Amino acid sequence: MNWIEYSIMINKEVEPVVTALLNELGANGVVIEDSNELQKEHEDVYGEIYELNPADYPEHDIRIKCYFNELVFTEDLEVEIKKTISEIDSIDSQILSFSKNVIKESDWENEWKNYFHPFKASERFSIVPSWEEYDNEDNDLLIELDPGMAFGTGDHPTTSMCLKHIEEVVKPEHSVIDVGTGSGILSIACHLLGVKSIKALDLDDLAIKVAKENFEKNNCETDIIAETGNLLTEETGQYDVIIANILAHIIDLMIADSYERLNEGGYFITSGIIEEKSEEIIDKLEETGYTIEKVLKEDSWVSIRARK
Ligand SMILES: C[S@@+](CC[C@H](N)C(=O)[O-])C[C@H]1O[C@@H](n2cnc3c(N)ncnc32)[C@H](O)[C@@H]1O
Repeated sequence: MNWIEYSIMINKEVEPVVTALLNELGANGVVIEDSNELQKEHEDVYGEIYELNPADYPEHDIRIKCYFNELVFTEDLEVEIKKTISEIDSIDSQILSFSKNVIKESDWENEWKNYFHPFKASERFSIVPSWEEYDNEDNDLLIELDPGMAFGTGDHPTTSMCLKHIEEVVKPEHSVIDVGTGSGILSIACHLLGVKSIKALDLDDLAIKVAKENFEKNNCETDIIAETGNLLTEETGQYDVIIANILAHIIDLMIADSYERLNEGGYFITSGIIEEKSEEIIDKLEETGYTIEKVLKEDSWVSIRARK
């Protein structure tokens, strides 16, 4: 099976909205190529400077590449993507453009390797692609990953903000459910902190397959239950920590269930919320009974830690 790589040139301000829309429209992976990245110095976690290939970045503004299974990417879907994105309020129509490319399944793994290097994602966690050698001088907790077609390499702010909450509050005796696990990165982080009871859920079969492969790489496949599931609708267990890095309107749907499924004093760690929606989510969390413990913001994305 092949993949359609759909590239969209946009102005920087609309990146979170466009990413959210593409996820909603069923993109299986989104890569953000920011022309500003080429101006920065890139250092990996053991101090080596690595070069980015200018050919991988646009000369100006932002290029978003998103990936769809070729069977899903119909003409109607393409029309819908174009229409939805061109109707965004602050989109710059002078910059907006679309292009399409077919990627053979066999080339996919190499595509990722161009983008993915070891890096420190938070105070305690470093992410190491499974094909890279790594010398862990800082004694970080290492998450070994091969993201494949699932979201969650740790370099997206929505994921790294979750890692920051996790390292601050998660304790070995907690029971954790990771809703929308994607690559499994957040469940692996909890395992590295000594958590014994972890359940990882995703709506997408492919994400569960990738998550299971990543659990094996991190030697925790027997300690984490990984299954498909839709939010907390089928859940009957009680948890100390519920994590969900999805999108504001989907998180909204699980606020009441999360409160019910949490033990007293438990944490609801949410992310994937664009700034414009954060007040709405905070209000709803408070109305449900939660106390807002910490709010992190990065690149117009918001991550909220609420406590029961
Ligand atoms: C932004 S990714 C997060 C991946 C990873 N947890 C991270 O933090 O990097 C969101 C994930 O939520 C999953 N998802 C979306 N809607 C869902 C739902 N209703 N129930 C369960 N998972 C869902 C998607 O398939 C995707 O893997």
